Amino acid sequence: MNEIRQIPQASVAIQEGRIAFVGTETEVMNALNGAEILETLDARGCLATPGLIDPHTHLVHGGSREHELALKRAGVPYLEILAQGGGILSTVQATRSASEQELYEKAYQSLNIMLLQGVTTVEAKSGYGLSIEAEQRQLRAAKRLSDNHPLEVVSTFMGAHAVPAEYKGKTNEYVDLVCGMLPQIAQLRLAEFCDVFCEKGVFTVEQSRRILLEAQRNGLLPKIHADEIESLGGAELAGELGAISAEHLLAASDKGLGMLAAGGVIPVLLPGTSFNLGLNKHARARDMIDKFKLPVALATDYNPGSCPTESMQLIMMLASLNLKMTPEEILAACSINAANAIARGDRLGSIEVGKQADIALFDVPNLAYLPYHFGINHTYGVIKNGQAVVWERQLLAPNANI
Ligand SMILES: N=CN[C@@H](CCC(=O)O)C(=O)O
Ligand SMILES: [Zn+2]
Repeated sequence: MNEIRQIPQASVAIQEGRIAFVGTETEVMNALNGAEILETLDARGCLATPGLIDPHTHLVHGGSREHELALKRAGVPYLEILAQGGGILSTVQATRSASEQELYEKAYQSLNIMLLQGVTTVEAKSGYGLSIEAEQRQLRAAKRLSDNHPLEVVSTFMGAHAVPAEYKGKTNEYVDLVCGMLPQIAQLRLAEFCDVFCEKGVFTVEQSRRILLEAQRNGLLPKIHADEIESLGGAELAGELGAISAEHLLAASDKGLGMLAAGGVIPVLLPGTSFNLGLNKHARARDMIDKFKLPVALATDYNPGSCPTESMQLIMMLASLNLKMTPEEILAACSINAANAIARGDRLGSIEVGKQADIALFDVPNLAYLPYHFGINHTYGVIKNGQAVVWERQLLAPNANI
């Protein structure tokens, strides 16, 4: 995770949205060998990194939850607010009563904020509908966002995010319903991944296993919100199933971390969530990297409850502060490892010949400056698929001349 190749005075040649050459300016000019250059972008000495990838968000939802702030700050635990019908369930109400267009427009604004932060690809989970109709509405909105916004949106079905009020006390029946939703979600190609909130008082390991096995049967790759609050065995389940990723993991056991490594599962850490919930506990990133050799990824967990921020740059700072990750590890975690956590590692996540030209430009003197100087946006420009979509810190209209 510390193997970052840095090139001073670098240049990148882009052809039809792909990286054709990368190296020093001289190397790239030599490689071009007099070929015609249609357009030149001067990055003005900025730091160029792969476009950042946010592999865990709850992007599409209705409403917001600032009314719960006082409860949270008074120390009422996250799961207690949920058990009282608030938390996720309050966002379920707001999402169910929003139209697809309203969900789309709200999420579009969030995508703009993410893009201005240097993010070029984002994963988006459903899970605030909790009925076949409302889950599909969220996923359809995500699909339209991916079609219409410069950012690429990758969808995860998370019907098992909470047990809806109408199934209170009947979790197994709700699990049946979620399993029954999967064939249609898969058939309509509304999601590539399936996630479950495996947590005490939400879905047990056994219920999570049932849903994720059914997801695999339908061609969806499993993800798990695992061991966030209690050490329930979510990481072990992720390892057993060979899930693509396991998220949160604050309470994961050594056995669980060993099983993640054995199962090729990517840990997606969400330091913004523990920060915003005011926890003194953090995911054991150092153990994951040093002892278990796990390829850690980082994400915002953007959602209206436990982590209302779209800022990957804040996450970088928190990964340094609370997870004790190095600047190099942080960059790997927000780029190539994040790409692999959403099955995009072959196309995205690094500035390499043949890959899609997704590049973020930061107005900073070096890599360590990114997690160091915090609370401001360092983005100068963003190139998505070979096109400048942010320049001089501004969003550009499609086909803008710069
Ligand atoms: N932990 C469960 N789900 C989200 C929170 C969603 C919410 O509170 O609305 C998370 O990843 O933190
Ligand atoms: Zn989440």
